[in-house]
Amino acid sequence: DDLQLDYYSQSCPKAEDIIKQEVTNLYDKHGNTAVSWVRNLFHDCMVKSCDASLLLETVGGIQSEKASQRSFGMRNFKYINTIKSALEKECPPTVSCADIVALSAREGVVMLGGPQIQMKTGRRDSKESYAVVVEDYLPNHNDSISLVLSRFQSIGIDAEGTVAILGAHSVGRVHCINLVDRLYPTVDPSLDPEYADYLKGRCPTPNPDRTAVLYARNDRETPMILDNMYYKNLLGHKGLLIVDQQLTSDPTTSPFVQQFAADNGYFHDQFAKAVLLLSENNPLTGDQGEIRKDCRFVN
Ligand code: HEM
Ligand SMILES: [Ca+2]
Ligand SMILES: [Ca+2]
Repeated sequence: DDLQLDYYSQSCPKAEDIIKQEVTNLYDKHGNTAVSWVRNLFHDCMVKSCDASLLLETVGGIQSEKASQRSFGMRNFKYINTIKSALEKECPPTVSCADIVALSAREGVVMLGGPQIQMKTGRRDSKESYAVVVEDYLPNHNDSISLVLSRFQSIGIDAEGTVAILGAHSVGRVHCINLVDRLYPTVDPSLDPEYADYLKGRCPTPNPDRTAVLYARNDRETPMILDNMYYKNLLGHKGLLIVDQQLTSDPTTSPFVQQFAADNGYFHDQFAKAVLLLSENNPLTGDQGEIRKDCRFVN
């Protein structure tokens, strides 16, 4: 059993339209939901499988991935329920939460001015959350380039794809807690000094309260557009995270940074390819897993 295009064409023909409509409505009310759908795809699919393991709550022996360190800053989970409810109204319980994660990311990318992605469907939902192993799959903000490349390689994304998919950091925000090590006690020499001053203004103390909402936008120029400004920023030494800025200093990745910075269309093509690979990582199909009635809980 494999994923297929328009898997719900018989069982719930309006499913994809409903998801698109709900993502659009949510974007109109809370624009940053689109950003969240993109990050959700990474945090779900990278951890074992695109199986909505990310969405389970801590309850009855389950320890939620959402509560892990790596999920810091993730938001808008409650609006997944809005999308799921609309689908349950039309055809209960048919459309998996894993496919909601995938298709909401696809539509989120479009809302943010990114490329169209031909995503397949037919994923089923896990009965487990993998909180204890999240860190074995998801890199940290200050991990080395070789570790980052090997994590993506393990799901079939090559160096060019890795540089492309990190272009997701062309939208959204980073909390000060993930930045202060590059600002205090001394400024990371790979940061543009004026930009570092701006970031220090956003993050005025070396020890930000983890619960405070101090943050900087990933991309100051076009914070809500999934474009190649990210790469232009990297070339200008305005990468926010260490994993971002490293892409320009490593000889395997820096040629791709140059190419994407020069050609937004080419970036979009490679971004679409890499996101598609991510969305197809090790899905549950056939009689594996289940179709959750509520994305937060196993049935
Ligand atoms: C080496 C890999 C990656 C690392 C270490 C990483 C790390 C991070 C960190 C630390 C943040 C900021 C969290 C916060 O402080 O609120 C962030 C934000 C974000 N990441 Fe990544 N990320 C990686 C790859 C990806 C990929 C592949 C995608 C999607 C395809 C992605 C999408 C996002 C988005 C959209 C945001 C903004 C979230 C928001 O504004 O709510 N990231 N990432
Ligand atoms: Ca998963
Ligand atoms: Ca941007």
